Amino acid sequence: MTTLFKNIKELIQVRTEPVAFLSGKDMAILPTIKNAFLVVENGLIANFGEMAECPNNDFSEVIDATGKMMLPSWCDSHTHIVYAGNRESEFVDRINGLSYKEIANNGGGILNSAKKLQETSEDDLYKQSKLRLEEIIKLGTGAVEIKSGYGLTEKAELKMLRVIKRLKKNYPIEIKATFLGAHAVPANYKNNKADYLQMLIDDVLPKISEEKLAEYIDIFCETGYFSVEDTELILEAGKKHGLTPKIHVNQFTAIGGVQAGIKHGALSVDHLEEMRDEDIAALQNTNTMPVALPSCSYFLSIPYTPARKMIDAGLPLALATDYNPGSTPSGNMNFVISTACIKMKMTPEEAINAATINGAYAMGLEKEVGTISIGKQANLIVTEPINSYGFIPYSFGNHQIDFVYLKGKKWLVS
Ligand SMILES: N=CN[C@@H](CCC(=O)O)C(=O)O
Ligand SMILES: [Zn+2]
Repeated sequence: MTTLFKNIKELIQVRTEPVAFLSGKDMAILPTIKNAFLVVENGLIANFGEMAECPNNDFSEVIDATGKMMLPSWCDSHTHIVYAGNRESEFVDRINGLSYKEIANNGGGILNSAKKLQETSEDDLYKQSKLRLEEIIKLGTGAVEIKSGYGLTEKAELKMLRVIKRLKKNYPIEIKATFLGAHAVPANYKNNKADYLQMLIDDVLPKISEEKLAEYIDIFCETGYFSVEDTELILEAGKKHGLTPKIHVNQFTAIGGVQAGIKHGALSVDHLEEMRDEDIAALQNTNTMPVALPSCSYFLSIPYTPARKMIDAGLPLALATDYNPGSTPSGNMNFVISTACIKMKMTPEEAINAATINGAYAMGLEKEVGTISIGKQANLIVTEPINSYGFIPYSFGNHQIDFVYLKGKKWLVS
């Protein structure tokens, strides 16, 4: 099966040399080809270039993209889309003056979602979660990381991870799974956090590794949740089972979690709304990707990750949604890049690099997706007719996607 896309107004994020991720000033460079063609063969990108060089083969399918732009699908490296029910009532509580922390301290927040999930069957959880997966595919996401962390018991954490495994099997989108058992301390371990962590290490981790249910290990390193010491313990234990660290850190307070993540070889450190100079310095010249989640800042009215300061200090940055029922009930990467430009002063080039190749790196998929390069998966966005790629973040909240392709196949938008 070969598909030719011809007359593409602009083909965005074309890379002929392999790139793992982009940092600092390089983030401002977004290579494109105007009036381009692209060939897809058996689900992979096989060729691309200027229309003047367009091959004349017998293609199984020819798509005329006149007026439209094409780019690699968004790479969303941080989500919690496997969850049960919603938390609209907490949203109203916050409008009426309660803070996110006050709600959590009153038994709401993550514990509220955990209660709902524990009471939901695996089949029902799958049905609810697949709708969110289909929703983000329509919004242009072609690779996604999904976390557990709303189970908080052995049974419910494994249930979440098995649902992720089922989604992986049934959908053409790339999915990576993360074990986030240390998301909050469940009520029955309220005064016994150490025992809860030990239960995760002794009982849950071996089963995850046996059933190959996750690639990454995560923890919410935050005042009132898990300490730097807890973080080190969990990351070490995860590593023993072959899981790579990716952590929630510096969301409300900076307590040294960034440094702990780097020390344990974290692939990414995520949230980073509160960044001290020493946290930025610690990330320089490491292989750890900082990940910003602007929709979370928007929804909770908390500070935005200081992207300008970080990129100007030479750091890379990835953008992700954090789609979850509490702090970010939205999986729209288009809104994420708009918000990164509008609120974090990232340029469209920086935001698109952060949402494609840097996001791919943050989930270990930089060789498979994230750029228009020969041999990579043909996970593609075809835009509506637009004037420039800057229109995507500019036109915030509007839908600029005509079609998406996953592994070279058009995703039918129902
Ligand atoms: N901060 C920790 N975890 C999630 C939100 C959890 C929730 O409120 O349900 C996040 O990444 O924002
Ligand atoms: Zn999160």
